[in-house]
Amino acid sequence: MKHNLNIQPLNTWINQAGKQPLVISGPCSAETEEQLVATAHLLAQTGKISALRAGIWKPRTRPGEFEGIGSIGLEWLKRAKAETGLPTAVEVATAKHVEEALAAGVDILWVGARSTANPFTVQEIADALRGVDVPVMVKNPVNPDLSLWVGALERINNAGITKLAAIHRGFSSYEKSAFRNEPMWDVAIALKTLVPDLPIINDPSHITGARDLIAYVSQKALDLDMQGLMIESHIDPSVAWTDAKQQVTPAALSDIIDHLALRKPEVRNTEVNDKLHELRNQIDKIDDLLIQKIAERMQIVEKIGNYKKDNNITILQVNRWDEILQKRVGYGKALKLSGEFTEKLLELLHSESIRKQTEIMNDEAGQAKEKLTHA
Ligand SMILES: C=C(O[C@@H]1C=C(C(=O)O)C=C[C@H]1O)C(=O)O
Repeated sequence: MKHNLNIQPLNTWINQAGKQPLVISGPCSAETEEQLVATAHLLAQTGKISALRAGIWKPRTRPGEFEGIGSIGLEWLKRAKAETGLPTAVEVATAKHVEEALAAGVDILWVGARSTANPFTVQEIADALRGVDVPVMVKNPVNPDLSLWVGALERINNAGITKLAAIHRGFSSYEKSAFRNEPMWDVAIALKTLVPDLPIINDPSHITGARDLIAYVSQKALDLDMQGLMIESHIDPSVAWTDAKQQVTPAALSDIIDHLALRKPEVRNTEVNDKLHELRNQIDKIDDLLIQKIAERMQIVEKIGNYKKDNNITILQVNRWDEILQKRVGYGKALKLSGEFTEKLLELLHSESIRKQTEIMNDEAGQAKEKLTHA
């Protein structure tokens, strides 16, 4: 299913000339004029950066932390831009931020993850953008809700902003993991599937929260055909006022970029394309067989459901289900399938089997309710 947004291609609003891939970089927070301008110069000297980012209004989870230097930072950004020629980007969270940033000549605005999660805030920002021709990037909401992300993009787009991109910065989770914010790549893939023309920029700094993982996540983002990277950098990350662990020096950033492998969605080589085509034909045949076999399995489930109904036997049979899980996961492992994958696949089959049998067991009212909950 496709979703239509009125969007201009990325290269109409950000100059990527000679720079592969597209990278936006700069400090998490503008701290002092010297820190920002010096970082900007070092970034510009790498010749690998398309825009300079800096947070000047910082939404912080807990009170008492540094909440951004505020409007004075806009003056520093102006100077950094005048001296380096780099376009500038800041986060905006209120109509006032939008007005001030535009008045200061900021080139690109972005909406942060906490703001995207709040439609009132997004609408306020969208209303402040009406009649303005400025590029806007929308970070994913903190929770993995694709509709909320698309909704925010729609609100900005409906205000007339066509220079639009999404930023994938990962999602909050209660459980501790190697990442600061779980990438949940599937959500970004779903967005790309839904709105193929929308550029997606990955933010490995906020996903990882740790500079050592930035290269790995950046490579994965590019391999998922994302259009660019937003990576935080600081002239001296060890003394950064915010997010010190995830910032890199401009030199380290340059090194990360140099080691990224650039792959294209398509190549023009006929031999390569023929081989891909042949392999995809094999996959198509196997997928057809899989669907056929799943349908056959479901027909047997139906028979079991009817038999259970006639003999008053419960639908769920924990021991049988457990036996299936153990055996098939083991079998899968022997065939080099990960246990986690086989388990997920079986769970999907089992829950559909339970649903089907519930349909068979229940009266019409029950069936209608089941249908509603699965609609
Ligand atoms: C099909 C049955 O009902 C349920 C579904 C199962 C399945 O789809 O394999 C297994 C056990 C039961 O929880 C059954 O009892 O065999």
